[in-house]
Amino acid sequence: MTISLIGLPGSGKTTVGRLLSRRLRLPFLDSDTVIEQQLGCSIREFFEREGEARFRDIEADVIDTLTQVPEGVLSTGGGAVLRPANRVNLHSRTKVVYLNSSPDDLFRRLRHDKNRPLLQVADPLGRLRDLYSQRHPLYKETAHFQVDTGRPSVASLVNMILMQLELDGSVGTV
Ligand SMILES: Nc1ncnc2c1ncn2[C@@H]1O[C@H](COP(=O)(O)OP(=O)(O)OP(=O)(O)O)[C@@H](O)[C@H]1O
Ligand SMILES: O=C(O)C1=C[C@@H](O)[C@@H](O)[C@H](O)C1
Ligand SMILES: [Mg+2]
Repeated sequence: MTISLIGLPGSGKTTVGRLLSRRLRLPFLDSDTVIEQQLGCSIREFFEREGEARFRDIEADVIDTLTQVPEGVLSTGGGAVLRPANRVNLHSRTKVVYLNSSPDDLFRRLRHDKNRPLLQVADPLGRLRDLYSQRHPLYKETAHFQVDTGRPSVASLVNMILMQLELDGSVGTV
């Protein structure tokens, strides 16, 4: 069984996913990293040069491939739920966990970050609020369960996710 993590930029998909993969002794897959390897440049550069639609086409191919890996932990890009085909592939082929973070928490975490192209705007907090209202329903629709990332540390979040996965039989006792 592959476990996928979805959520807004900065919700912790990469950080939580890496630790979860270690705990489960499963390979760690990060769709943004795979895309950057394929492109040979950063996602930010590609976005600037070719635009978002071209990026989403490549992302859809990568999600299609990675959701067919039989066992792993897959961290997705924040916008992976935008395409209906990605939502179907993620939900039907993997166990999907939504890392639900409030725009204010994310703003605090990402204020100084220059690598998230969607947040390089005059009002990043407003942008995060818009992204949240647009995407929260899509994340909920795609996920099998959600965890709220407000206060817990990364290690506690991983324990909470492991408990859920054990309860529903997706993984054995870790
Ligand atoms: N639960 C948490 N508590 C505090 N800080 C966290 C938590 N989860 C992640 N972080 C920090 O927030 C930042 C963003 O995390 P991360 O890169 O894992 O997010 P992401 O969801 O993969 O983002 P993206 O969609 O842009 O790839 C990192 O600096 C990370 O250390
Ligand atoms: O939220 C988004 O739309 C994105 C998030 C990142 O993970 C990258 O996949 C890319 O920067 C787009
Ligand atoms: Mg990430």
